[in-house]
Amino acid sequence: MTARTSLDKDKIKFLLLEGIHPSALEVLHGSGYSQIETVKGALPEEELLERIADVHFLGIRSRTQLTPAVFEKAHKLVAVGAFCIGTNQIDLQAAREQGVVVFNAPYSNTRSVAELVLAETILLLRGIPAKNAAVHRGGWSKSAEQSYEARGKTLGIVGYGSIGTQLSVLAESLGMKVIFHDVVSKLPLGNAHQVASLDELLAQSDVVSLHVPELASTQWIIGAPQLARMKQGAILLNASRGTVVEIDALADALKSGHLAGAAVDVFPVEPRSNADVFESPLRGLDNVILTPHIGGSTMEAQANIGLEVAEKLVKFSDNGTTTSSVNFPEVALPAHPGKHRLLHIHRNVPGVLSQINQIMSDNHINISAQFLQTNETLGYVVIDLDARSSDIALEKLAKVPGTIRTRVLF
Ligand SMILES: NC(=O)c1ccc[n+]([C@@H]2O[C@H](COP(=O)([O-])OP(=O)(O)OC[C@H]3O[C@@H](n4cnc5c(N)ncnc54)[C@H](O)[C@@H]3O)[C@@H](O)[C@H]2O)c1
Ligand SMILES: O=C(O)[C@H](O)COP(=O)(O)O
Repeated sequence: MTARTSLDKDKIKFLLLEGIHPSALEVLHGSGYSQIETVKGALPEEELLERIADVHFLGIRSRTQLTPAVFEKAHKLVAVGAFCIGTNQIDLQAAREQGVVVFNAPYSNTRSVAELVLAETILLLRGIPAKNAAVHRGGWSKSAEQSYEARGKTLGIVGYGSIGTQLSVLAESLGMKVIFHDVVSKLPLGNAHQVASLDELLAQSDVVSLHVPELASTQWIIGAPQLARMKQGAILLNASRGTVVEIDALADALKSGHLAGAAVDVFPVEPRSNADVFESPLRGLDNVILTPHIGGSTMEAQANIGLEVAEKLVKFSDNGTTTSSVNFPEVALPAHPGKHRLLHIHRNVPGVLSQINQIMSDNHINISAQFLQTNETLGYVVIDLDARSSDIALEKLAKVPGTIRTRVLF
């Protein structure tokens, strides 16, 4: 039997954009939700602004930009599922201010990215992209010139997180030496070792692979000066975010022959849909592998992401659990059979909990369970109580200064 919610499940509206895997639909249908609209691509902002107004749950991937303007129109929105790793496309602050919980899938596509990057490393070290292009044009230059094994080469990984560490292990199994740079001290896996600076990594590596998130501090960290520090004939791979590498500087380093090759999966500007034209100064360079942001796009990864994020949305909708949310205090909640559950989201200012409890006491409301978790800016209180008291409690709690949003589940 699926859990009940105060709003009938067939009135709770899901909008899933960007071709989210059908595994998500299976989870939602299996949990009793039937109002689910799916869209293959991302929506233009004007259309999103129009359609968001009556949506309770929104599913997106990396293309949909959720700006403050979108959240302003999203009066009914309670949660966003990012069916991917990155959440840089979402204004998390605006989401918090509206009391909208954001979930993602932090691990489901890491293996897919690591495998792609490793495959590209082997192809680029052998000069295969250029050879392939030449043979397609009728050329035939059989030669070992500029072709190398991966074994014994140094791979420099920038960002030693989930993807960077997977890549590290796979590359060592090929016999590569691995060094990495991270802003945090990390336990090295295998024989990898952390170097003190990005410059040191760039100077020592035959292959450099970038695996940092999109942040103000990672913007354009690879520009002309950093490319110049790389070894003559080195290779650069970027499957992280398009704002990490200055693309014109990379094109120059490739055209001058300073770099032997590159593989790029993410770009400063990416087409909105598969029907749009891709423009880049890297187009037409035979020693560059260009892929359309498909690092995490394998059947396995997408099916797992669909399950993982849909399950998080269902748990939040059914019982208020926020475990592994990227912008909310995390609360793992038990079932609440026979009770009503009040969710109270508020700004994290002193005195809110005491005011809530005063209201309960003044109105003789018996609390059967209470949970509180806060982060820097938000407080999340969950109260289980008798059905007969929930209307009055909801009404009073909504008036507590600092309240952002209240909901009842039963
Ligand atoms: N191409 C794709 O399809 C695809 C798929 C998945 C993820 N991604 C991108 O890859 C990124 C990394 O994914 P992850 O799961 O490994 O993330 P992660 O959060 O596990 O790891 C990121 C690492 O980067 C480090 N870091 C942050 N700033 C840094 C800096 N300035 N210099 C060096 N290190 C820094 C962090 O400390 C962390 O260890 C994601 O944020 C996403 O943008 C792309
Ligand atoms: O952040 C991610 O997981 C990747 O960039 C993949 O994004 P996508 O789901 O849009 O392919």
